[in-house]
Amino acid sequence: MKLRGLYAITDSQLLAGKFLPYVEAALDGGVTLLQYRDKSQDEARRLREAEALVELCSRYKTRLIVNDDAELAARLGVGVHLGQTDGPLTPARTLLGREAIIGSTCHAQLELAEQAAREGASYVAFGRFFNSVTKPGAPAADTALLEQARARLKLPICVIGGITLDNAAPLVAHGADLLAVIHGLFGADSTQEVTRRARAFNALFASA
Ligand SMILES: Cc1ncc(COP(=O)(O)OP(=O)(O)O)c(N)n1
Ligand SMILES: Cc1nc(C(=O)O)sc1CCOP(=O)(O)O
Ligand SMILES: [Mg+2]
Repeated sequence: MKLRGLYAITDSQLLAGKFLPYVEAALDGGVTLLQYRDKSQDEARRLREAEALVELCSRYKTRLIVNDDAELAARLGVGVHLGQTDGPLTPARTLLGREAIIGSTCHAQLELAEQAAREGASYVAFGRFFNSVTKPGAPAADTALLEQARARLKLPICVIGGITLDNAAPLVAHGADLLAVIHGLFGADSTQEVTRRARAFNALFASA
C-alpha cells in the first residue's frame, strides 16, 4: 500500500465530546493513515477509544496507528508510531510483524531517519515545520531538510507540526508523502468543515 496523503491524528482534549463524529468526518473526506494519540494515563479509555477506531477504520478501509504504545497496537493488530523516547523500533517490528506500519519521529535529523530505516520503519516523520498549537516546543525543521531526506531515503516521508491548508502545499512540493495534522484538521467548527478540510488536504497530492 502506498503511504501518501493525509495522516489525521486525534487529540483527546481537542476532540472531547465529539471524538467519533469528528474522526468519522475526517475518514469520510479521505484519510490515508489515522493515528490514535492520547497522552493521558487512562488505560480503560484508551482501550475503549482505540477499539472504536478499529471498527471505524475497518468500515472506511483506513489504516490505524496507535501512538507510543506498541503493546496496545499488538493487542489491536494495528500499527504504531514511536518517538525517540518511546522504545526501540526493532523489538516493535518483531512484536507487530512484517506487515505492520511502524512510524518513527526523526525531528530534523537525517541520521535518525537513516537509523529508523535500518531498523525497519515503514515511514519517517520530520517536524515541526510551523508553529504548533498542539506541541509548541517541538524542534523546528525546514524544507531544505525535506529535499535532503528525499534524496537520501527510500521510505515515505511524513511531515508534522502546525500544518494547515494554507501552508501545506510547499511541503508536498518539496517531497512530503504524508501530511500529519491535528489542529489544522480537527480544530474545525463542524463535522462538515472537517470533511471539507480532509478533501482539500488530499487534493494537494492530486495536483503535485
Ligand atoms: C506522525 C507523527 N510524527 C511525529 C509524532 C511525534 O511523536 P513523539 O515525538 O513521540 O511525540 P508524541 O506525539 O508522543 O507526543 C507523532 N506522534 N506522529
Ligand atoms: C505530535 C507532534 N509531533 C511533532 C513533532 O515535531 O515531532 S509536532 C506535533 C503536533 C502536531 O499537531 P498540530 O498539527 O496541531 O501542530
Ligand atoms: Mg511519542
